[in-house]
Amino acid sequence: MKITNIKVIVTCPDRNFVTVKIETDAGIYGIGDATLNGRELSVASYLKDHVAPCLIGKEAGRIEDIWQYLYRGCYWRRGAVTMTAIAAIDTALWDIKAKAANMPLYELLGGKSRDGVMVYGHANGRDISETTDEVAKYLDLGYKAIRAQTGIPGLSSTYGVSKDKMYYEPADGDLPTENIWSTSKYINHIPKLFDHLRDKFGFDIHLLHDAHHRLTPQEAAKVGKSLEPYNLFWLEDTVPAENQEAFRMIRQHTTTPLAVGEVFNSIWDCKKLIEEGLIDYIRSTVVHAGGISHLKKIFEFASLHHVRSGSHGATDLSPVCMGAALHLDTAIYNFGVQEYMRHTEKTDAVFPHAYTFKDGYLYPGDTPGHGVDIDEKLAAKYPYERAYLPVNRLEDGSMFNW
Ligand SMILES: O=C(O)C(=O)C[C@H](O)[C@H](O)CO
Ligand SMILES: [Mg+2]
Repeated sequence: MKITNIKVIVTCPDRNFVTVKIETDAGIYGIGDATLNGRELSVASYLKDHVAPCLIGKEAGRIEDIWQYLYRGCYWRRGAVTMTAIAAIDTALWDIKAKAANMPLYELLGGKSRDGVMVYGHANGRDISETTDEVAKYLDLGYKAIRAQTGIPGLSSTYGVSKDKMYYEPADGDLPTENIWSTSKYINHIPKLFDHLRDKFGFDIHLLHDAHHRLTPQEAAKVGKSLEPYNLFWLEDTVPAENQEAFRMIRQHTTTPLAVGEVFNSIWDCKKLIEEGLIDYIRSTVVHAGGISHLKKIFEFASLHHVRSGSHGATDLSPVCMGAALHLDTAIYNFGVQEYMRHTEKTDAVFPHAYTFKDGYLYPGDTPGHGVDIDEKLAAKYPYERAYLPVNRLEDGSMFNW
């Protein structure tokens, strides 16, 4: 089965998505997500101008060989743009292989290790009381795991708090909006949120929190310690993780479980974190970490070191990524949790999918392939709209991590 055509589809049904569609001479096609929030067109060009011409006429079933051809063959290894482009091709090729075998993708990945995939939703509010109401809404929907974020007194905006509740979209301007951050205000306030939530809802639900790369190792250790009484499922992205060593200091000071990895794009970003047991959950996902082939290697490596998966699943990861991730989540041994931020109705209409939500779990469905498609006619109605993630400054005006 030969590759005959590769389409790169850019569409904006409420937010931008880049999708690859690989067609074959057998009439079977596969699709892959190639969305890199705020930098979408660079991946679209990488795929259209540099990847597609090399793959026409190649054997669609040679997934590992094509992966290595794109990774080693370009000479310039890794990086978010390259690895997102490779991920999209890899996902589409797995979709084709599973459709050709007439099997849901999880069967090709080793079969089911579990019946359903536990997901967590995002409860966010301007203050503790609004966040508490949002947690209650997620509980009513059946969620077993909920991420809680709240506004910080004295800061006009904070990561993770938005006016859209179910469909939180951080890429909010056609130029980057500017946020202001104060670590000391955050550190004082955040234990109060979890104290209140445990008081109100007890300890039978899983609570998670994302610090979004804003702390130093010492501050992260302090936050981890201050949250220990509230038994979090995880504390995410405490420090920027270019320096994997930094996690050792956090680890030595707190038993709060640590999660990281949504901006990682290869196993080399997390090798030390995993093999030295410095984290509990690795959060990389299909679209940004080289596709099914590479993410499976990361998760299998993690399984040797008692590290579990917790894939990123914000709205900027398209339903195609979500579908593919659910098949991998279903098949791997060391699954932890899957993030699930719902897409809008418009997005769901452009990407018809087989996955379903019930009582806090997502199910990938049994459709051959990864079970997600794209309605190209509908997609064409929503042209690209430039949108950036915000930037962040300290109160004195210095640039900081968003
Ligand atoms: O979902 C999360 O945990 C995030 O941190 C969301 C990211 O800010 C978002 O995906 C950036 O595009
Ligand atoms: Mg995060």
